[in-house]
Amino acid sequence: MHSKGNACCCSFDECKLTTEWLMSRTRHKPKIAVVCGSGLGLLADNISNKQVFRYEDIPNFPVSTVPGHEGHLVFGHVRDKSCVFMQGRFHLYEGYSLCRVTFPVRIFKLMGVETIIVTNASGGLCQDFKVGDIMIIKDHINLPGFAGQHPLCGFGIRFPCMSDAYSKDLRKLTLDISSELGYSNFVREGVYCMVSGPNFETIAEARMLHILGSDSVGMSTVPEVTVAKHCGLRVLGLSLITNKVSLDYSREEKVNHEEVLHISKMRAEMLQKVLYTFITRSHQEEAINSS
Ligand SMILES: O=P(O)(O)O[C@@H]1C[C@H](O)[C@@H](CO)O1
Ligand code: HPA
Repeated sequence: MHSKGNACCCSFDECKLTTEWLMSRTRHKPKIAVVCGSGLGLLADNISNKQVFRYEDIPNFPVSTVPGHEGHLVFGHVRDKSCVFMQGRFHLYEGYSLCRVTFPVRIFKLMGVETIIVTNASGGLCQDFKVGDIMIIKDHINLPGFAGQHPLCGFGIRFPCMSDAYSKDLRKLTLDISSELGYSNFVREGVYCMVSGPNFETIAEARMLHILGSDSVGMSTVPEVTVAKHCGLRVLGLSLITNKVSLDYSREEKVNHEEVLHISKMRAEMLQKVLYTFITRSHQEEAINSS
């Protein structure tokens, strides 16, 4: 019997058990892991030699409870690159502790993954952003972390540097690829701010986040990136702007999760092109190995 509760599951023994369970059932040896954000499970659709595990079958793995998060761990190839995709991530607002939210990242590290690509859907705060833009995350604001909800509390080496969590070389490669694909007009760089959710922001909160320097706001990503950086993984963060966050009391539009999923699904093909080209090229580029 393996616990599916919210008990801390990040002892080394538990991480090892889950890793060994998976590795004894697959021949894939992924070097790249992709976390799919809301409605972005489609990113895994065109990989070859697929092998799919349902989260509920994997010992110690949490289960997905949010629409648009399928709850599948998918191994496969993009061209000749072995990858693992999380079709569905875990969020603090689902009631999971941050140690549970970030558990898969520790499993990826133990499997031998070297690079993690974390995707999400977010609301645009930067006034230049349009719905459907892709924001390459250059930095983040860990708002729950400021209030003591931090995935590294109680784990490993303290005081890690976070000023370079998002690899400069990987960001540059993504910008270059976007330009080659003719996507420069809607690929941007910016700062992502995590809130815990589950409610969307009030207008006063959105104004505050904007003043603080956030270009977009979402309810995920930061815990996974923080643990990935702490484990020594290279990180790329891609945020799809699914809605414009209202900073103005006269605006009537109201954001909802269905709209977020709709835009994610509409833009998933474009994001997939960027992602697959990135995966094909990464590990070939010398610069990346040194970042
Ligand atoms: O998993 P992500 O961060 O993509 O999900 C976003 C944030 C909320 O979970 C949800 C709101 O629609 O989408
Ligand atoms: O506007 C938003 N706020 C928070 N999270 C989100 N995820 C998608 N859009 C949003």
